[in-house]
Amino acid sequence: MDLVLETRHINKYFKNPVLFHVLKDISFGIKKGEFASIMGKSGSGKSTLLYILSTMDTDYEGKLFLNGEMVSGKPHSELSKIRNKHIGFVFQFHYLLSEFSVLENVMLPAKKLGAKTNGQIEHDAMEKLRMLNIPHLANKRASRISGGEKQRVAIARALINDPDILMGDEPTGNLDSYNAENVFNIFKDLKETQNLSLLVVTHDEDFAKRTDRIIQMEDGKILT
Ligand SMILES: Nc1ncnc2c1ncn2[C@@H]1O[C@H](COP(=O)(O)OP(=O)(O)OP(=O)(O)O)[C@@H](O)[C@H]1O
Repeated sequence: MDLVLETRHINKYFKNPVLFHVLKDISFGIKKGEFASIMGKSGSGKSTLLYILSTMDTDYEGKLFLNGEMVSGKPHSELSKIRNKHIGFVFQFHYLLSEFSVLENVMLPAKKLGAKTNGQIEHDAMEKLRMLNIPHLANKRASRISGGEKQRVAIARALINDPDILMGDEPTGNLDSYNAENVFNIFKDLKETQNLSLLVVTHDEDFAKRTDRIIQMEDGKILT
């Protein structure tokens, strides 16, 4: 089976103020081209899990694999490169640099990766903006566009290094229903046309029901 992401027996504890077992023996995999959602009540551990899966949190027990390669235990400097190249991340808040143009925002992760010339990066960034139907925003300041447009720019930025998996922490949480539907359709399109894997934490049942699989979390455990 072609797993883009896999966890084996992940356990996590918070030690403040008392020992708290927040993630309990989490084992699952995400296949290439799979669009999965994570649902669960507030406090069930969704964000904590996503932080580990995206390699931002390394303080846990168990193993994490990306494209079959074990990434748990690697040093932070290496993880930062792996993350930038293989994982795209979209948050509830867009985190765009407001004084920069839309194009500059999308180009940033590729500049950080340093694998291409500026000209190539600009070309790729324009391609992502076209894919998301917003090429006309390229030279606008990020502070001067609407909330729905900002989220589409954030998705373009998450895709600039052609990641293997796109993760989202409530990426439609701040959007009205029209823009939330837009983002869902973009994700579905990425799965269908690019065979991209997607893993999205959401509170929106309507959104989750239309993904390939719902990973239900309760009290730090996976139910399904
Ligand atoms: N740094 C921390 N120290 C101690 N406990 C924490 C810490 N961060 C989170 N927690 C606790 O861990 C549990 C899981 O939190 P988490 O944010 O992962 O939940 P969630 O399912 O994402 O919730 P929500 O849907 O509200 O975002 C909660 O009980 C939370 O209070």
